[in-house]
Amino acid sequence: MGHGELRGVVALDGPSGTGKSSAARGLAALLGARYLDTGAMYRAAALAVLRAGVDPHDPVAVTGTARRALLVQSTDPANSTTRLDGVDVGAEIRGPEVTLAVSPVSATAGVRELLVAEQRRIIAEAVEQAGGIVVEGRDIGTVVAPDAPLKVYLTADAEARARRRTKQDNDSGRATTVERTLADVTRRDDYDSTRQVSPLRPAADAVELDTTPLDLAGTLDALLAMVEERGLRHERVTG
Ligand SMILES: Nc1ncnc2c1ncn2[C@@H]1O[C@H](COP(=O)(O)OP(=O)(O)O)[C@@H](O)[C@H]1O
Ligand SMILES: Nc1ccn([C@@H]2O[C@H](COP(=O)(O)OP(=O)(O)O)[C@@H](O)[C@H]2O)c(=O)n1
Repeated sequence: MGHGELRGVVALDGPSGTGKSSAARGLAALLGARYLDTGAMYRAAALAVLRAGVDPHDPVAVTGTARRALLVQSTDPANSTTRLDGVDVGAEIRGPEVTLAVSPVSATAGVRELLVAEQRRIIAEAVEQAGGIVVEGRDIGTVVAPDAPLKVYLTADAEARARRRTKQDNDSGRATTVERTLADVTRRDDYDSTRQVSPLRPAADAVELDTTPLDLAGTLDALLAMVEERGLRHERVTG
């Protein structure tokens, strides 16, 4: 038995390493929906800034660079790609240089204005074409899609998040340690939560889900139950 199809938008927000990307991608695949990784878009903008040799803390130069960059984020959960100026940058945007530059770049109001507009366009197109989309990031429930019928705010202990991210990095050939990752995760949490524009925080009507004791399957089960509860799952029409 399948899980039926998603209708509408599911917003998944939360700090780094809580399982947003894995859970959003998995949920979209199970429900025949599209998937949008907004973090990848901010990372690609940060890569454009680094390539242009611009200071990530210079809002005018950063906004100008983001405006000139050609950013294309795909919404296929089985193959979510990020293209910058026509080239796939999926691996490069996960590297340590981009991870360091992405906080100030994503705190730039001009960049957020640009990317939020593009994210809303992608979401509207996906809903029209596929019926539903799972969108993950930091401000989806609060800013990008405040009308989403289901908003979930994922949390997990910082230690658990650092352990997960370290394993993920090491498995992808980026050698690191839990200590170093914990420092990075904590630094970005602070930066993302205290910035002026769209700080990381749960929407008033978001459901909080602590993934510390869960594995990916457990997180997906909890999310599927919420989708079901809200009546967002529709049987596939066949024939
Ligand atoms: N309960 C869980 N839910 C989702 N992912 C988990 C869970 N436990 C461990 N993971 C793993 O944690 C890692 C980081 O998850 P990711 O989806 O990249 O997080 P985020 O997008 O929030 O930074 C992945 O390798 C994922 O498989
Ligand atoms: N909707 C979003 C998504 C990401 N971001 C920023 O982009 C950075 C990278 O996002 P990400 O989702 O790839 O980060 P991880 O949680 O995967 O490490 C975050 O630390 C935020 O600074 C944001 O500001 N708003």
